[in-house]
Amino acid sequence: MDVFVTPTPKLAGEIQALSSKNYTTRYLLVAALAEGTSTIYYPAHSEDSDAMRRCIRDLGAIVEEDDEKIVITGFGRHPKPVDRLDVGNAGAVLRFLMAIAALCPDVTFINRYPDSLGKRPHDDLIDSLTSMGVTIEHNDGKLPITIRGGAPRGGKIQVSGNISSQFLSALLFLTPLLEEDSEIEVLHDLKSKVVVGQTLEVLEQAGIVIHADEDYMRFRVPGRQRYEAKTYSVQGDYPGSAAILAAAAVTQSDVIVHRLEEKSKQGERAVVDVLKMMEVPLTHENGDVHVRGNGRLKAVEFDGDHATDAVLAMVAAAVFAEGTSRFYNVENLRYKECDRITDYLNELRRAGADVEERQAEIIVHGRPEGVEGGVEINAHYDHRVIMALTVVGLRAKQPLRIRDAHHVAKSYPIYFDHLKALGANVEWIEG
Ligand SMILES: O=C(O)C1=C[C@@H](OP(=O)(O)O)[C@@H](O)[C@H](O)C1
Ligand SMILES: C=C(OP(=O)(O)O)C(=O)O
Repeated sequence: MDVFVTPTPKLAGEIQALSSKNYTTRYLLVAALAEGTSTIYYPAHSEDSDAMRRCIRDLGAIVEEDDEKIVITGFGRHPKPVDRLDVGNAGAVLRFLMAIAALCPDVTFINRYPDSLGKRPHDDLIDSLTSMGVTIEHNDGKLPITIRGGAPRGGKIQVSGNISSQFLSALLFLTPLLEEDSEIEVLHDLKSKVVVGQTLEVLEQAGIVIHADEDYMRFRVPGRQRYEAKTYSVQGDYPGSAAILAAAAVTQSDVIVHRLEEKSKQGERAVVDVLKMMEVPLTHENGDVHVRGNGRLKAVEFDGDHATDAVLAMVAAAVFAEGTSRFYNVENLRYKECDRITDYLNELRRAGADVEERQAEIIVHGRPEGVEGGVEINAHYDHRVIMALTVVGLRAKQPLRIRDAHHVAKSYPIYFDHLKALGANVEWIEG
């Protein structure tokens, strides 16, 4: 399905932020790793969270749900042996479960998205798990991947943090269950460091003890721990909401997004500060972000690694700012659903934006007068490209047609419903 985005000068109304994808996948996992029955209130419903739900069920968790909660009876440290797992296009789900699959005799992760997740590298996690005594077959570090585990060893473990924090998070979920104590050392730089804070927060809630150095480069993990069955409540999602806030920022707007905790550990909450730096009129109080956009924005410089999943939305806002914006330290955007630097900027240019790429930077020469539009956009299987290009389309001179926009469902299936509720002129059309 494609989406047709017709320029819309005004947005107004209130929406509830959808639930956080990253917390939902983590709570589902720790509930599955516990031996009793856990309850997760307000879980996200998206392709990625569904992928985690499907896989933990395949691995032996009992999953029951109604409109507001999921109740999970876990398998503890004994997942059911399965032959294959289908994680869809979900990177975090794949990486976390590659570690947990080390407790299984023989699991193959299939390759259902050869042009997206199928292109992403997992070598760093493969190396760490191999050093722990796990045998892994893989396609040059990529899917399909077969894990022959059984009894992985703890002890001294090294993992590179250069490409993705998900490799480290994966090891943090696995190592508490091992016989030995572990010491995890992160090699090179640790990208998306803030997301590791979310992993540690959830592990602590699940009763797991981890001793982390302040810079998250070294961890001591006691072995033989048990995940406790608990009740969790999922907070609102900043990465998805970032696109809604960017849409409000580039239009004449009066938009409130509820359920965005000021004290959240999600790095993408920085979108609020970045929009403020861009002089977008907004307030953030009691979990409500209220944007009263006037269409005027100032350029900004920002270290995007603090808010990796909101960078594309911020860049879309910067397309209409006065002056040149720079988003730096964003090289690992190249290893996501698509190359979020080259592929994304190609689509922005096609829409009429003036953008430049460096290996680890996105530079945007703002066009407050608007961009031309009137073209078709390739979604590159990437929900965040779809959301960000929609923001651009709202302020283009001619409509944009976004091909295969249904991939937005990876994280935010109701994105276009939310935009429509705010008055945006967006329509699904057969592709
Ligand atoms: O741990 C997680 O749930 C995630 C970590 C981040 O990835 P990287 O660590 O690869 O940057 C983020 O982009 C992704 O959406 C979710
Ligand atoms: C990169 C993302 O997710 P993942 O790495 O889990 O596929 C994302 O949600 O933007």
